Amino acid sequence: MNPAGPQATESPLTTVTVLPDGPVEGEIRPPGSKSLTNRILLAAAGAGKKTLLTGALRSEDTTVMLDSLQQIGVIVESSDDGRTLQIDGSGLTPHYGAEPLRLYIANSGTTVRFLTAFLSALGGNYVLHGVPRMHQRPIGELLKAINQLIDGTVTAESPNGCPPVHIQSKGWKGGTVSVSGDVSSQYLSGLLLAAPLAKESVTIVVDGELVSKPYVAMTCEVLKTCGVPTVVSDDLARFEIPAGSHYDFDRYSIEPDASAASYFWAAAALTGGTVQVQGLSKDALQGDVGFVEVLEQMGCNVSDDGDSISVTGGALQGIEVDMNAISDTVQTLAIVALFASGPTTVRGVAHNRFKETDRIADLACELRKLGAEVHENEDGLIIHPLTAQQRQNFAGARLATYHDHRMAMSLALAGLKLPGVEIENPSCTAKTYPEYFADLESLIKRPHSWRSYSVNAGSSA
Ligand SMILES: O=C(O)C1=C[C@@H](OP(=O)(O)O)[C@@H](O)[C@H](O)C1
Ligand SMILES: C=C(OP(=O)(O)O)C(=O)O
Repeated sequence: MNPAGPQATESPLTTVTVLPDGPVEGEIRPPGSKSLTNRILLAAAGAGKKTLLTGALRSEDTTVMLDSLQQIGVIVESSDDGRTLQIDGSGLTPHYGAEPLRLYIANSGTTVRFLTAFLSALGGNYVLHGVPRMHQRPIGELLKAINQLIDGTVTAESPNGCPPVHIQSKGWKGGTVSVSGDVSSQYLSGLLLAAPLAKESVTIVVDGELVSKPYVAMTCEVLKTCGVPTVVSDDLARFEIPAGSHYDFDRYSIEPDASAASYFWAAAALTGGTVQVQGLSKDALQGDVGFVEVLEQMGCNVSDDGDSISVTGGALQGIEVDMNAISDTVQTLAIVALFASGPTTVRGVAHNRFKETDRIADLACELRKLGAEVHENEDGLIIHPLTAQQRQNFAGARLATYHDHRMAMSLALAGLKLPGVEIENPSCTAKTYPEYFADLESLIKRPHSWRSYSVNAGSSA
């Protein structure tokens, strides 16, 4: 163990081109779940003692969470690969300085929403700020909810109701609060994760529709496993965290990231190969394992042996699918849809417009650069597959990634089918998966293959 953990490695790549190379075959274990890592880090900070986390994700999104916690007294020791962390929450200390403590949260939605709730419940003065896109991502409804519970105030710096966020708090009193969940489930998860720090019991009622439900179920499971008794209604509309609750656990083993796994399953689907993703089953805490059911509906073969899920590609047909619960996999599906027979309609993902980028409009724009006919709806897209002639005449395309890791990871898969798909700024995968291209290459590179990716160091991304 060492206190610093792994050093961030600067990728020299400005573009990457994945080249067609026949069926993708092999086994892979993606890094730890971003969603679980950031939840467990908060729980460990709140536990007030030493806890051991294994299988953690070390990436930009978890580093900004870790760095923030360290600035309020949490001590972190890391294995060299960053995947085993010892977290000592005994030094957790609210910051009550004359000047607020400024915490940088990059473009991590989980970090800004969970920390805003957690720090306001802990007490102190803070400013949470990030990259320009983070300052366009909504948080106003969470602030409104926190202001019903807090002894103090939380405010957005600008009238758009987005970060930077200012917190001035003497902690949460507790009580009953309503929160809207139609833009992001992270508001509700943030309130739930912070509730054990409140002086009195906290009751949370969801106002209207709730998107991304499996993430809320995940939060409830984390609370339970980490010692916090929570009463949850079956429809995930009402939650009660009793007074006197506190985090209490010794160790936690984090599942591999299921959203990251979607790219490897899609690689098998696209190429007619078989990819086994280790460490996940359909019983995983992450709803995104449900992506394999979407692939199954399209014609793939899926098998779950309890500790791994394998996908084998077959003849792909287009489908109609509501992806509200698994919205981080829409971009992955979009690439598969280009090579199916018949159009694919994705519905229920209006919330995808508020993520790292507008994942409906910007996705449609990049798919069109590949030649696809795409119809954009308010809450999704209709994607028409490429015709045989379009594929034959394809002369290459350079695709933008909008600083969105999932844009880079998914669009690159088109290169498995079409020669000359260039991906700009591939190092944006560092948000959740710094080693993505190396891992993808390990699956597609076979002894007699030609290059699986090329580096154009001189181009401007
Ligand atoms: O709670 C979480 O860990 C997450 C919830 C989802 O966000 P929304 O609830 O905003 O859809 C998801 O897109 C994000 O990557 C992680
Ligand atoms: C939407 C995502 O992240 P976040 O909201 O946590 O920034 C994501 O990882 O796809």
